[in-house]
Amino acid sequence: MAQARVRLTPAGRTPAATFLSGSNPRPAHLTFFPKLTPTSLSAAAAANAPPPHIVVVGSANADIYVEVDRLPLIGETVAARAGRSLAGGKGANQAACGGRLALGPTYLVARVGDDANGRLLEGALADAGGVRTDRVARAADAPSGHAVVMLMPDGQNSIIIVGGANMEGWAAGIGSEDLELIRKAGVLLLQREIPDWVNAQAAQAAKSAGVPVIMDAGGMDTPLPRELLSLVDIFSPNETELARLTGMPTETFEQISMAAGKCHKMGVQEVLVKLGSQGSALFVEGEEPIRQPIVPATEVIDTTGAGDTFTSAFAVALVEGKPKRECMRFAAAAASLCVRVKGAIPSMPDRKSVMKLLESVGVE
Ligand SMILES: Nc1ncnc2c1ncn2[C@@H]1O[C@H](COP(=O)(O)OP(=O)(O)OP(=O)(O)O)[C@@H](O)[C@H]1O
Ligand SMILES: [K+]
Repeated sequence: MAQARVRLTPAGRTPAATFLSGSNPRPAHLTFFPKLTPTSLSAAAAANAPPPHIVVVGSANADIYVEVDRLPLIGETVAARAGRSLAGGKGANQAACGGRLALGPTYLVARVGDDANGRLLEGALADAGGVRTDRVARAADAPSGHAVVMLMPDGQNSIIIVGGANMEGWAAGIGSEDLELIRKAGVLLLQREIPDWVNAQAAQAAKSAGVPVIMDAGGMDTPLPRELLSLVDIFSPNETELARLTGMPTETFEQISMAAGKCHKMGVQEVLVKLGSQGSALFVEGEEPIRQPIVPATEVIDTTGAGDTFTSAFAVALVEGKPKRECMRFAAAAASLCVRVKGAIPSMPDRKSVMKLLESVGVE
């Protein structure tokens, strides 16, 4: 599950507790593809074909937010000032974002329970638009993953997580139809809110078919098995996750570079580090790092979901064959729009808004 975390800023330590919890109409000029100079009919047809689909294998979680003045003591009952349930989980978030931004379909392969939270999740994903939810299966014997998030007036939160179907719903693993879907995908997106062995099964299928694998490091903070990491093409932690996984400090850019170098040695060639308001950086083994500053937001309302938006938007651009630098710009613009709106899935932008923002800041 997503973890509350403390993030470093150049100004010093700033606690930043975060929790995670149809079609894309687009004018022709907003497409990513270069103008065609048709050399052959088949080349033109190939270039005009929509990019291949995206597959997200991961979690879907019902996040139950309660606003309380303070936490209850043992044996005590306190009344909440407000409460609501929202769809979340890093898998669902990233699929929702892909659904809004991608030209082709985005599939979510996930497990929910046969319960009210499962129906909440299915409904929210359908409402998000563009996500193929027919691969979200109901687990018979486990509740939907859910979390109780207790929000205090000072902005602090305490969280209790029930892994439920996200952890226990995979029984025999990913089914053969879903594995085939992964093998035919343009990119596979993973996170760490389902068992490592399920992620490994998905990554293995992708690898066997030459499908790039992007893994967001968010979720469980257990050590990442090397066998799994070696199946990943692009590993994407934030600086806190990078520090935890490498056991190295990540307070300065130099330290982050060194820690990314350790990931290279651990078997992953590309490390895409998310640095909050400091932007992001891509470390490709043997190459100069690419740094991407943020696209400044007019007003920062809520950064929840920014990391998922960034990773997913990066994958969307990658599947369209964009160079890495442009993938990072696209991702930064999408994440900039995300931080302007409250919540995770509701804050994820559509393609048109991202392209408009990129145009307005002078980047095609
Ligand atoms: N204040 C901000 N203004 C504009 N863009 C931002 C801001 N904060 C974050 N972003 C963008 O969002 C991206 C991802 O944010 P961040 O590094 O916080 O991810 P994360 O730690 O994985 O997030 P999450 O809180 O979702 O777990 C950044 O690389 C940046 O492009
Ligand atoms: K948000």
